[in-house]
Amino acid sequence: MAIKRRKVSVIGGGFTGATTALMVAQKELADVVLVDIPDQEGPVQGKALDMLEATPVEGSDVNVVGTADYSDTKDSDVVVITAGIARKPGMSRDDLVNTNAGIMKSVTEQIVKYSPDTYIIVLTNPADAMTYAVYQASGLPKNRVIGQSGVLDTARFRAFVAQELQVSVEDVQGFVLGGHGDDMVPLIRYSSVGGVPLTKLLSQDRIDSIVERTRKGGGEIVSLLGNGSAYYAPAAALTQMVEAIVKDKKRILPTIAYLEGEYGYNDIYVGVPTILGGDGIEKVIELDLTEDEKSDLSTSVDSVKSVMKLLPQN
Ligand SMILES: NC(=O)C1=CN([C@@H]2O[C@H](COP(=O)(O)OP(=O)(O)OC[C@H]3O[C@@H](n4cnc5c(N)ncnc54)[C@H](O)[C@@H]3O)[C@@H](O)[C@H]2O)C=CC1
Ligand SMILES: O=C([O-])CC(=O)C(=O)O
Repeated sequence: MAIKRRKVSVIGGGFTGATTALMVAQKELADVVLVDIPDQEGPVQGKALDMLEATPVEGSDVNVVGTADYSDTKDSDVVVITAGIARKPGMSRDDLVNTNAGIMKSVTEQIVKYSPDTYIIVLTNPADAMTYAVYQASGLPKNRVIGQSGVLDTARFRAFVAQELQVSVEDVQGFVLGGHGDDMVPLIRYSSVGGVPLTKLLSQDRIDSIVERTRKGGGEIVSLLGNGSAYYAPAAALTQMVEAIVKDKKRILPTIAYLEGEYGYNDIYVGVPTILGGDGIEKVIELDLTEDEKSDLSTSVDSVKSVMKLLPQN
């Protein structure tokens, strides 16, 4: 049988979805199907055609289509969910839970109808609870349903540290644990620059201020944009996760993973370090935490649990 190109579907053709589709196509990772509601079929077809017309310039041999018909997503290797509403200034991510939980259920049913063995990456906020909702609605095993928060949160942290130290972003490593909210837990003990512990390079005051800016990083962009939330960095994060799966890279990345006893938690999706490869979340990595770190993680998990209580079936 001839070898076929990979297929990635992106549900939601708004800011994050369209940007992700473009990045996946530009990196020649897969053919891309961009899906939106029937009301948005024209615009999403237009965006996809525009991206397709960029492929000769990029030298990228992939197809890009826009559609409102889920049968076009048939046999997707990976599906990225960005469908739903985004917050506006003055709102928290958790304010989106009711509307977006309904959207997760309906889009997930359509996704698994046409791609019963796919890997799903969830971006829609509140991301931890929405990943749980997709897991429940999909019936897929836990390794095939993955949420995005940590790659973005860590990228913000790395960008701020690199700017502060005037060094390459590539050399800054970090880890963010916990829910995708203002009480996320950047792990300073596991953060380093070119192998040198961060605490040797920056004062506690500067580290504290970078941690605070990282925690509120989503809100900083929401205030500046005025009518929506971040999309370039979120799309870059999603694209890195798609790449880890379709190329079986076995990257160690923080993702929103289903926990069954790891870190002392059960039946919850929350951000932890994982190995992400050709079989989705292949392993949750358990780090040793200090009492303070455990307590910060517990606060963050409590926030996720309080949002999960608002999901229709809980
Ligand atoms: N987890 C994370 O790190 C991040 C999460 N987000 C979240 O991602 C979501 C999307 O954000 P944006 O793309 O900026 O919003 P957007 O408003 O630009 O796009 C959302 C798109 O979803 C579509 N949509 C709505 N219901 C749908 C359905 N049933 N089926 C298919 N498409 C549907 C809309 O028509 C719209 O085109 C928001 O919930 C936002 O909070 C955004 C950035 C980072
Ligand atoms: O802040 C938001 O609403 C969007 C998001 O999750 C982020 O940019 O981290």
